Amino acid sequence: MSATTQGSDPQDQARLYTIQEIPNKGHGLVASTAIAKGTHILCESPLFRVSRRDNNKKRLSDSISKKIAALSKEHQQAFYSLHNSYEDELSPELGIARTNVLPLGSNAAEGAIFLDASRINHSCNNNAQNTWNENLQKITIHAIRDIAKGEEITIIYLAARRNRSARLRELQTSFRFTCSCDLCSLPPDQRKISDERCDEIQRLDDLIGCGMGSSSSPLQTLHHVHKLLNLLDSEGFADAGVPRAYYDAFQIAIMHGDKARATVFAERAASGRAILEGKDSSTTRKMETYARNPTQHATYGHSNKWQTEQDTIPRDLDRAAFERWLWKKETAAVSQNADFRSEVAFPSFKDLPGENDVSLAYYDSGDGFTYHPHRHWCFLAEIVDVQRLIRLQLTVKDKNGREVPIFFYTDGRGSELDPSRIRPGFTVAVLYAEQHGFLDFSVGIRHENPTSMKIFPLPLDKLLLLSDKVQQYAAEAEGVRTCQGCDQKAASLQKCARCGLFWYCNRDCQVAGWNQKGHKADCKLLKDPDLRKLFLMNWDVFENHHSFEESKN
Ligand SMILES: C[S@@+](CC[C@H](N)C(=O)[O-])C[C@H]1O[C@@H](n2cnc3c(N)ncnc32)[C@H](O)[C@@H]1O
Repeated sequence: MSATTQGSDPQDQARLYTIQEIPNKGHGLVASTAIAKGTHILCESPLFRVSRRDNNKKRLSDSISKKIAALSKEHQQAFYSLHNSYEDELSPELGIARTNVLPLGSNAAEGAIFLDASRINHSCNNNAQNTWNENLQKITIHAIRDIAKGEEITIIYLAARRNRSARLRELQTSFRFTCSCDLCSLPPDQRKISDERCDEIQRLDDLIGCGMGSSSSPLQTLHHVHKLLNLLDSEGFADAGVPRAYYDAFQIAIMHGDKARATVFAERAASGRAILEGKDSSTTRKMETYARNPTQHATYGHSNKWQTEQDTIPRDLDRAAFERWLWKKETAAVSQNADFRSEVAFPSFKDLPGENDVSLAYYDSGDGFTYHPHRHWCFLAEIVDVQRLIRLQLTVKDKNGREVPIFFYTDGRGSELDPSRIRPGFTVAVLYAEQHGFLDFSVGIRHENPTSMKIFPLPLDKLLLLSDKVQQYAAEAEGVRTCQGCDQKAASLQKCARCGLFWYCNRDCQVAGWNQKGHKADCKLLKDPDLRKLFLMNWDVFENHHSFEESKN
């Protein structure tokens, strides 16, 4: 089929796409020229509207037939030439309508049939966005990323991001096709990662939905929004989920009186909407209004606990520091390094989650059935006894002085560890450790994943003292650090070139730190990337499980 603009506005549209046959998909829209992100591809009036709520087939079919009868002959013909995925099940009118209806807004009671827009096929990683523009009473299609000449233009038919099998199921049930888009065709290892991200996106979406209604943990909900945006970015999803997330962040901020952050979030929501829907969409305009004056939002004044003024938006921060301010993660910037004495990130044995129960201190759930970690944790304990029977068994003493066994159920049964490190007086670190009840009624740790364990060659109390020093000398607050040699605070210190964590005024201070204040030994330990990781990683935000890099300790 050649290019057509039938049913759409007499614009330059024929230059942007043609309608043509696409292998295994019937017809579809293909870019006839390179289309830049944000380009308005199509703007079209409905042929007629259809109820999305009426489940009575007879009534719906009658109402559609009446609307078809009211069309011109040319439009009637065009309607009957549209694709019908329900030929075997429904009357032609109802089948074509159901195949081609596009929603007039999310959750709208009505949809409509379009002669061009209804030809757009689905992709789970779509490059275009369909929007019902209330002001124009037309559907608009915008490029949400750059589209190459000859590339198919796609939208997403699904309301929510789901994993591959859930998507395939829904597309088959509701639209009668098996999706083979880029995302659904990933090789198994990449698909697994993508599925995990999609599940996490869905879970966070649900959590944010619940969190928006309650004012109990706005910071956590804000951090969920931040994480959601990072995941959307990692998956390359640039659709309405992005401005929607910024609008969620806006609502959290303004609900608590934070006009500065609310302004930035509304600005980002507005520019995201402008790309997806155009400057003339009512949603874009609403976001722009909030960006100018966030107090116009109905929830403003609910609480003053984050009170700021619009003119306090920091303008002189670099990008990373600005993002930390925006998402209220500045505390991490002040004390950048983990404190091993923290019972939250480094719990004693009694506070570890049990294998068979769900501890909400570590896990949360969007649906009440499946649980995912919402933070990282690591068990630290000193080896007090080593036994090598069928498998390695360590007795370790935690920060509270409690002794517990660790049994090695790894494939190597403990042989994967460097034997020179398995000795009393050294400290074991076990990421995501859980309490396990053994058959002999003892309670300890059943260690299965070799990359979740590391042994550091120093006693636990020495490791905690090293953590204290890192807290004091590696932290930065508003550009100011403390010299490890002379304890003076300054903004212009020089970093230890070996470990990169400790700072000094000059060479004399560095020599004093090295020889008199123990940095010689500490620096050697801190060169271990796994130890550095424990200090530097963000324990409060879970994206994926961490592991120790060095398989041999
Ligand atoms: C709104 S129509 C899209 C235009 C249609 N391809 C045509 O020929 O007019 C929806 C139907 O197109 C087909 N379709 C859409 N996206 C597809 C895809 N990614 N793979 C295979 N078929 C698809 C399915 O039959 C679906 O029910």
